[in-house]
Amino acid sequence: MSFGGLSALNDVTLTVPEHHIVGLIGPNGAGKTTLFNCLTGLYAPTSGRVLLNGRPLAADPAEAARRGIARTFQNIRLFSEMSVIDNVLTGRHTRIRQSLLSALLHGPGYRRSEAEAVEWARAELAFVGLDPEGRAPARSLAYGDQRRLEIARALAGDPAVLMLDEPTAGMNAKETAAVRELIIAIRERGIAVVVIEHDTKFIFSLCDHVHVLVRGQMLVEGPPAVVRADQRVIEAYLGAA
Ligand SMILES: Nc1ncnc2c1ncn2[C@@H]1O[C@H](COP(=O)(O)OP(=O)(O)OP(=O)(O)O)[C@@H](O)[C@H]1O
Repeated sequence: MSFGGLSALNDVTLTVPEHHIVGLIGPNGAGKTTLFNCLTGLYAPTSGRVLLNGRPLAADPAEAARRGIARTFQNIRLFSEMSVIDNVLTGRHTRIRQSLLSALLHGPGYRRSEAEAVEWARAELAFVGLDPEGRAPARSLAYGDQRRLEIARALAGDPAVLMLDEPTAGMNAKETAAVRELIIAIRERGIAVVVIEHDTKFIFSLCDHVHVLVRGQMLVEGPPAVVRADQRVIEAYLGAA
């Protein structure tokens, strides 16, 4: 992926096997978020391809969502004035197919699918540890709960792959531990997870596989124990000293 003359990602390959938790680490500006943007259809890579279950994925975030790629952002992006449950419903609606006529008329098919969507949204809120009724506006939630809400919204689209961009940023140790448990529970549902984090302890203790991106290139990848011990990672990522 190039931006004008800047090569933000160069010859990068990332594979996400089913049921895996894949970690992506690297110094500031390494290209981690750019890679997420390419994988979720937000950016069209300058060259190269994104495949999901072997089929190419177009550079279209709506298609990525429909095909089962969900994500959260580094900075919280909620509809802050909307209720908590309505935020989750926006995630669910990527999966609901209704004719415009049925929606306008509020016909029985529409009402049934809306009722199912609400049930699904409540279940996702409970799953991430929030009040399933979710009547309060999103902005009234504490910071850590807003991050959980973003995860609930992403899960509401019933994804095959969930991509989390710094899910524990700004959290204390207790909140971070809770997110760790949540990610493990998400994997147990059969969803593959890709997670960007600066907290290497978090990544090495959680992930099945870790990729280290440095200046737009994949420096090392492998199981946490191998990556952690790699001299190039220690030097490039943590500093030679
Ligand atoms: N839309 C864009 N236009 C121009 N340059 C961009 C754009 N998006 C990212 N870049 C550049 O690409 C490089 C990689 O940025 P990116 O945000 O992906 O890094 P990162 O590893 O996610 O960093 P951080 O850990 O600080 O979030 C940086 O040099 C950045 O300035």
